[in-house]
Amino acid sequence: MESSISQSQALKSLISYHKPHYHQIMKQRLVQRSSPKLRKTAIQCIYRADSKNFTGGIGLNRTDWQSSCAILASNVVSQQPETEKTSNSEITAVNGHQTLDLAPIVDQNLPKPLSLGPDLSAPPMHGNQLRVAYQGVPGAYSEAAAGKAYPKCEAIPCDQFEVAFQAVELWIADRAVLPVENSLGGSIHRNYDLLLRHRLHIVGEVQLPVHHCLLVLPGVRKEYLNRVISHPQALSQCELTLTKLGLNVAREAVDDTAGAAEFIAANNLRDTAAIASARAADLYGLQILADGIQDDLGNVTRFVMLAREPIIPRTDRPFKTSIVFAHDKGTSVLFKVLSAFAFRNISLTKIESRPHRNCPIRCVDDANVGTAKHFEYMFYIDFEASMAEVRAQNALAEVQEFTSFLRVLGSYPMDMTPWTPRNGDE
Ligand SMILES: O=C(O)C(=O)C[C@]1(C(=O)O)C=C[C@@H](O)C=C1
Repeated sequence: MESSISQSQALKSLISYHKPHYHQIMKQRLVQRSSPKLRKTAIQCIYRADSKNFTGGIGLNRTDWQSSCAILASNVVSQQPETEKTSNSEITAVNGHQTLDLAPIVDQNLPKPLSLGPDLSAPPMHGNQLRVAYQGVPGAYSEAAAGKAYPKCEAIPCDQFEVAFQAVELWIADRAVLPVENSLGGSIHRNYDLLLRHRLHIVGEVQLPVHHCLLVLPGVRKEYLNRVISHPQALSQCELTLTKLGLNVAREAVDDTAGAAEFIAANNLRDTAAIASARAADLYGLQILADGIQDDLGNVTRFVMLAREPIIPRTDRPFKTSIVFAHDKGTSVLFKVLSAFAFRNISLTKIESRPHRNCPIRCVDDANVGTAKHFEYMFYIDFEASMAEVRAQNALAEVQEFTSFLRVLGSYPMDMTPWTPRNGDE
């Protein structure tokens, strides 16, 4: 890959990008994942950055961060010659992180046997605990979704969805959790685009009941407020209730719900309320001014879990399959695709179209010759069948005939847990 920055600059950028408070683990992973020469640079950078509290030294922006990830990703699986290996003690001595364990680096380079573990997907690569990257800070609903999908996981906060994807691609995390749809707000479109841009596989889904609270600093009353801040989805999920509460004040969108709560606490804002979870209130020392402010009591967000490798589809429990396809000619393709499922009695649970004119996709023909193609729209479909079922395989074979581009995003167990209202929700 062509790039104007070197691998050691890439490391510097990555390390300084991560805030020390939430990203200690990520920094350690970067050290572990890089080659011995780069590792030395990483250690020096972490040491310098930690001691300067990340304010000085290495300037960087998102573009640097993106290129850094790409460069380091290409370095991730490279083999290390025996003679070049750096000892644990050297790292611990310079960096001061006693828990740094380099043993998994060696393991990660070896092929792993396929496994049918409890979640039917590949086991964690960093010891026993699965690391799950999510967008937001602790107390975000995405963190709760990670906990629901993988109860004993270590949830890793990331400040952008893009970072959560890259954390998995760089082997810093084992899974990423991504909200894709809400029962009130509808599809989270940007995340569909991300699924297409990255090469991760959907390995599971969870439906999370979302119970919003209005959070303020202790002692603040409704009359003091002139602003409500939250994630745009959360703001839209509570719009009617806020109006009913007489809060006709400014709404401001921020990156995540818990981040809004943290912002109020950190800046001692007595004129601002956040829409976030009760857990966020606990974590950031805020008071719940109103509880259950979502416009509908059955407010549920659907999250998908992403991994580097797909899982083995099965037929002994209900599975869902997600696909994306496009066609460059003709208008009847959607009708034909839908009929391929209808004829086989396969139910669709989702259909979504996204404009895609400006972004070409590389398609390969039978001879593996690739051409860039522009498609007007990409279509996303979820259907209720496993890729292990013959009817699903036949339906997809037919879809492939009608379309110029088809990708299976994943075939994964459906979340069948019935929704139980919280006390007082009825
Ligand atoms: O901000 C959060 O807490 C999130 O986890 C994100 C998110 C979303 O993107 O929809 C998740 C669930 C809720 O629907 C509101 C916000």
